[in-house]
Amino acid sequence: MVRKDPRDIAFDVLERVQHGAFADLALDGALEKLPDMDPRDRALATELVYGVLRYQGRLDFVLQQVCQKPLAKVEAAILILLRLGCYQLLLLERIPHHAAVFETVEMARRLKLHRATGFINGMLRSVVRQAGMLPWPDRQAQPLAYLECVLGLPRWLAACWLDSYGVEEACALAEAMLQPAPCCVRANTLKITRDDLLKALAEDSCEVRPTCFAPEGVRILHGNIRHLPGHREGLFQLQDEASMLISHLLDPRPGQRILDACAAPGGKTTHIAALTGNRATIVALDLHARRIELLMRGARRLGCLGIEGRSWDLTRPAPFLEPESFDRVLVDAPCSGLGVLRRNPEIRWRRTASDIRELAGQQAVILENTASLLRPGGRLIYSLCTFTPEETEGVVRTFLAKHPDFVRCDLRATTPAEWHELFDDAGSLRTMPHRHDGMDAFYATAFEKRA
Ligand SMILES: C[S@@+](CC[C@H](N)C(=O)[O-])C[C@H]1O[C@@H](n2cnc3c(N)ncnc32)[C@H](O)[C@@H]1O
Repeated sequence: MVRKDPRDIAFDVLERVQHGAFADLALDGALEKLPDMDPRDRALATELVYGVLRYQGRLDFVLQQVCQKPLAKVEAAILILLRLGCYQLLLLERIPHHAAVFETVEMARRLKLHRATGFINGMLRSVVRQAGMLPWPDRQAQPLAYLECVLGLPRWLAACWLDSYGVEEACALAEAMLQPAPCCVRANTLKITRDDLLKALAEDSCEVRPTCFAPEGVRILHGNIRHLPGHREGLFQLQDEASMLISHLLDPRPGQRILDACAAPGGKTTHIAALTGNRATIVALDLHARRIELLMRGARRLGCLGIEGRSWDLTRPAPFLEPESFDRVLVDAPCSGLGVLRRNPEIRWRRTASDIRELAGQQAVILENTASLLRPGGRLIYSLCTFTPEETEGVVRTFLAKHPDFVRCDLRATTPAEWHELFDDAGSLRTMPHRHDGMDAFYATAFEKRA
């Protein structure tokens, strides 16, 4: 078998990401084709892809210091090679500098970029020489430049975070977003208790612990996530702890009729089914028919019953659903995804300020089209894996201004006291990775329709 160099895999994936692919899907696709690959090579390819995308802002700052021309003028493939080399030099202690430079130049040869080998060699050697004397911006005096060049945020996002949180909090959040996300699973209580799942995983030599807030959550501290025992049998669902909290906030009860408006791939739909002991009727809608298929497959694996999946674009009203016929509505809306930057690091280079305004408009329409489906006295949860003011409070304000028939509820009134640190002054959930045991940054607020 020919050994595929992990750096080549990382290069291919990063090139695909540059053309619009999602990093996680592109990497999974590339690694799936190489089932016999050494786990250490697999880990290096993964680290290089995620590392380069997370630290791109810092790497480009360093490369610009040693480049005679603007980086924007460097050919795209060569810039990817430089970022890969620079990442190994600055952030991977286990790779000797000479090996990082040599391997990057060899890769350029394999890619038939012979004309660029001298340039790449010279640039990377300059990085090694100048690494200790680079003009890093000062955190207090130049916080915007610090967030951009050290913590790797695009400038517009750095400015938004500074504005919302101030220097210390913005830097803590940006630092947290540079770390790998923790791996969590939700015990499927239709089939197993959390304690028994913890035992089963520990017996399979995984290092695990219960999550701090979600009662069904298990944090995998060490173990082969791809081959956890019990997946096929539906004993658990891969899901971040913050996402697990949302279905609890909905407070679903057996016998209720529940709408999950933006449901795929179904982490929360299947959780709602489990929380009601499979005794609720759940209508799961999503724009994409293929994602609904994925949801229904997951529901079968987990043994969830009572779920009716259907594809529908909720920027239009859903005429097949009777008005005021649901006891609970969950709107887990499509959003900018800035709360899951650790899992999808390319998002920070894709999103723009105008996307945020556009998404907020779409969220307001989806909320509008689902609100009429809630019965008087029922509860609606609006949740997002982001925290921009436009998509959170902005959408909520617009909605309440149009709907005197709805009131916002303080979620602290219906949740355990140990969770209260997760809520803001309005009683909305706001989890943050640097504050709340590494959870993804989620937002959720609750409305009740007046009886
Ligand atoms: C944040 S994800 C939902 C995650 C899901 N609730 C879960 O826990 O697994 C948002 C979903 O909204 C769907 N979506 C996007 N635009 C939509 C629209 N106009 N109508 C309905 N669903 C939409 C996307 O396909 C995506 O699956």
